[in-house]
Amino acid sequence: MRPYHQIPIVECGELLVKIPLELFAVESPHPYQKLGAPYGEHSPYYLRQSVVDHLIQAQNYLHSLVPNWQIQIFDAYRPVAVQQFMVDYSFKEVIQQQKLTEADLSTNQRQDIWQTVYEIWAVPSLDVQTPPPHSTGAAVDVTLVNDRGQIVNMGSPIDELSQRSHPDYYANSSHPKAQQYHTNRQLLREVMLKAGFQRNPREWWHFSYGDQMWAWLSNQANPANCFTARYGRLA
Ligand SMILES: C[C@@H](N)C(=O)N[C@H](C)C(=O)O
Ligand SMILES: [Zn+2]
Repeated sequence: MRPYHQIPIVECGELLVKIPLELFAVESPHPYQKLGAPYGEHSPYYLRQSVVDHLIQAQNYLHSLVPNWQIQIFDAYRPVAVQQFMVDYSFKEVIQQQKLTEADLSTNQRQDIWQTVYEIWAVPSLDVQTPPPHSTGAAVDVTLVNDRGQIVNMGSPIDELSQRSHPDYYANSSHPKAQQYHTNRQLLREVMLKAGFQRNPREWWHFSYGDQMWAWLSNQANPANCFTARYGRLA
């Protein structure tokens, strides 16, 4: 359980709709589809209607600050089966990186690896009260592309299992490159928050609108708020 799981979900029933990809830059091929993630009849390029509207607002705001830059979509809707596939995939990746063998892992080693995985991945819960954020169609993983069509350097790749994923990792560095990474992350945050999203405190790329994490972060930011989540699990 994460603290945001205490937020009640009052499902509003809004449709999951296709993201107008022609308006955005898009990571291609899709990072999880290329690994063989089981999307079935679903597509990662869907979000709830209002979430798409707010993403377009974020991109319009970006254009007003830096003309011809674009929001790049890395991932959006993620069925729970895909969430399960990706946490299992990440678990195996950590084992490989540490040159371990799964069959030889002690209970403690196993626990430590799962803890590392769940630092950035949500549990693939099927409980309707604790849905993984992306399974609600309200969460999106994004970065920026500049006016030369280059992906903006945020100082670490999306989905890296390390401290560098923390949004403020570079905040206090005096190194010019690190300061630039922080400025880039702040620009992404600024346009997304201006459009009503909240950012995951553990990941510079993960934003949501209307899910439990969004409501919890909104309430934390202003104790006068008492938001509930509008979006629950879809599949
Ligand atoms: C790991 C990253 N792609 C992500 O989406 N993390 C959040 C917390 C999630 O799994 O919902
Ligand atoms: Zn995410």
